[in-house]
Amino acid sequence: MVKLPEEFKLKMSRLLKDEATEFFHTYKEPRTAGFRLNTLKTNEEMWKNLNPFQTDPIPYVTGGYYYDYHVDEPGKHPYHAAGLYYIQEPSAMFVANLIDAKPGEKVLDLCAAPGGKSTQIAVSMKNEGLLVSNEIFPKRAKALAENIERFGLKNTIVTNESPERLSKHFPYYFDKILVDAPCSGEGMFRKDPDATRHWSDEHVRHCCQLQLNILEHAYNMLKEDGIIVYSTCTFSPEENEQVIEAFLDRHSDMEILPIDKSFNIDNGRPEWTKTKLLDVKDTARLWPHKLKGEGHFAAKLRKKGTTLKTSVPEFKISKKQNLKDFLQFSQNYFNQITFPNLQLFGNVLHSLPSHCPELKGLKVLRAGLHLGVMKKNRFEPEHALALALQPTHFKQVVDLNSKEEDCMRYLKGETLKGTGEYKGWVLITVDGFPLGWGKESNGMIKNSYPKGLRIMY
Ligand SMILES: C[S@@+](CC[C@H](N)C(=O)[O-])C[C@H]1O[C@@H](n2cnc3c(N)ncnc32)[C@H](O)[C@@H]1O
Repeated sequence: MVKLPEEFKLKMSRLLKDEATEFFHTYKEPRTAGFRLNTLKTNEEMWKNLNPFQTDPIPYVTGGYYYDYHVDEPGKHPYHAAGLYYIQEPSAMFVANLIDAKPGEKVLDLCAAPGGKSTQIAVSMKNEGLLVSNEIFPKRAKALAENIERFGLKNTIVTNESPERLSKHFPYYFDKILVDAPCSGEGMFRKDPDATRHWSDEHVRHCCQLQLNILEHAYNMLKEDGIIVYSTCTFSPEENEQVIEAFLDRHSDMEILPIDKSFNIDNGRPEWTKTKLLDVKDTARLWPHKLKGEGHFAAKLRKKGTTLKTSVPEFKISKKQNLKDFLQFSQNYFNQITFPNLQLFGNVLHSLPSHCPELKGLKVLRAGLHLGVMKKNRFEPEHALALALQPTHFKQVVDLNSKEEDCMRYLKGETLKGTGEYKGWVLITVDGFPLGWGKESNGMIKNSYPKGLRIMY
């Protein structure tokens, strides 16, 4: 059982009163684990036939499944490498749906790494419109970019910026913003017992200052009628109801929108605010003793009105670009697929999202889809392109069976036996889902699976 900090126990007992026993009992039980399907690549019907794991549906998330981490390791299955699902704490899956992102909208995920909620948002946008997925720490931003790539996303720009710098670039720009804020992580104690060592009352106080500051920058990037969803994976009222209370106090043009609460999802607690603010009952609390999940807080806010309009210009695609080698590659290998808004950054070719904003001055890790690199007299496809394709889009496809050894050999970076029919680039798929690239010559397929992703065991 997790050893909880004494001060935390006292505080939660005081807050939860009669409910406290049930709440503390959850720490004697194993944590919950889940994954969420990538419906850009598969769907629940198809998954019924594919599912190699023992799972139960998560009632409050369409396409979400509980799995038993004592029995299965979905993170090591080839379907994970093919981007068929994202492993995510179940109650965290509730939040991104509140954004209700639609194709064509401009959405910002301000604290996005490692990408659980960004991948969920982009899927609900059906890869159309613009998602800016931002992370302040470079290493975490890199992991975020890898997950975005694995999911086959085309409409997502990954940036590595502070909220402050981002807000200077994007005034009044976004329709919807998710602030999944850094927090004291009280809902992570079962998953990561080490987190209990970093917990203190002082840390909670520090977090709420940080959260308000981040929300302030989010406010500056939100346009009229825009929506902010604020969430944490912690229980402390200071970081949840009280942050919302302080934020509304600063911004009379913001209002709380009600969140639908089925499946034992609770109201926020007005009695835990400083002014007993009744409206916070419309925020949501997911408690580990009331549903199967580690716990979350979420609030949905709307900007009632502002006359201020954005001044962010659209990106201007260069007219003079030498794309000859890419066009030759397309002709040789693609079946009926074209990519819009082609733009070279250095020698890397991107397909930018539609209505892409000007990006000058921002640290950008990915701008839409990385198609590949222009080498001397040839085009070399990027891993990201393979994951964004469907097998029918490519002329030379080698399908591996997830249950056979060749599949693991490919993921380990080994050379495979060739088909004898193909020459040059082949799209390697697992049970029909793209995994990466290979290159066939002389009866062998040279492995182009990225070195950093290869399986080591
Ligand atoms: C709760 S996590 C985000 C999880 C992510 N939304 C997901 O679903 O995978 C909070 C993120 O905020 C980032 N962060 C930490 N300090 C920050 C700051 N001062 N401003 C913005 N983001 C910060 C952390 O690095 C972390 O990636």
